Amino acid sequence: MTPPLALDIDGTLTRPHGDGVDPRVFEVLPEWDAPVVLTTGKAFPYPVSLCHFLGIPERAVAENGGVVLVDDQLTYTGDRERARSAVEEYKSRGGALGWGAADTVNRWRETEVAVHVDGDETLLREVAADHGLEVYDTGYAYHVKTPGVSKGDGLTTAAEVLGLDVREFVAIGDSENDVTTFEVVGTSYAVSNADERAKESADTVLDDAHMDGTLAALADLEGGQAVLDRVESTER
Ligand SMILES: O=C(O)COP(=O)(O)O
Ligand SMILES: [Mg+2]
Repeated sequence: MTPPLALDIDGTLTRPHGDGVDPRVFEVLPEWDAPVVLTTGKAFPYPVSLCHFLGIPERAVAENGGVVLVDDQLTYTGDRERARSAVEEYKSRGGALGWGAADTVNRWRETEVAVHVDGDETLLREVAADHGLEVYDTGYAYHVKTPGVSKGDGLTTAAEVLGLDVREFVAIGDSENDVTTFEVVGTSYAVSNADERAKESADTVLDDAHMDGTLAALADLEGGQAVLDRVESTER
């Protein structure tokens, strides 16, 4: 049986240098013969939009597990107000969010706050700790979030809604926010560009980076090579 997938976005489905989704995502994911859940630190609308434009069911664990949407069932966890007040203090002490006036990174974020990687990490961590919050460093942003909220718990909720055992999932990811996903699934892969925490907790560290690594992992899975062959033959 082709396994269901839990796929991180940034660093895993993207092109190198953080410049957008790899176009092969649009060929392969709509053809996958099992549920695909996007498990991301990005704000809720981003994975929903990606599902929408991929033409696949809207299945997302967003905001590091703060929001889960699967087959029209929506679950929220996390204390957004606490994250907001921590970030207000961070700003009042000279820290910057770093996203510009429109701040599309946080504008629709519902359960946590993200700060640009150029932000003052030391100050942010200090303020977050004072507010009883934790900080994830994904390599793409610092996420100020409620302790205990995790992609792994979010995926467990998603699996329950789908009527699946979370251990049936295969996860692919690249950073510390994927560790909890790797802990709950049956099989996990870190792409070669992954950080040390992700690499340590993955069952397999791939030789290839970004989408090249992800495709290599998919080719390894039952039914995966068949999907990749099918996509390639349609292209010809
Ligand atoms: O939003 C981020 O910082 C990273 O997003 P990701 O979890 O999809 O890699
Ligand atoms: Mg990532």
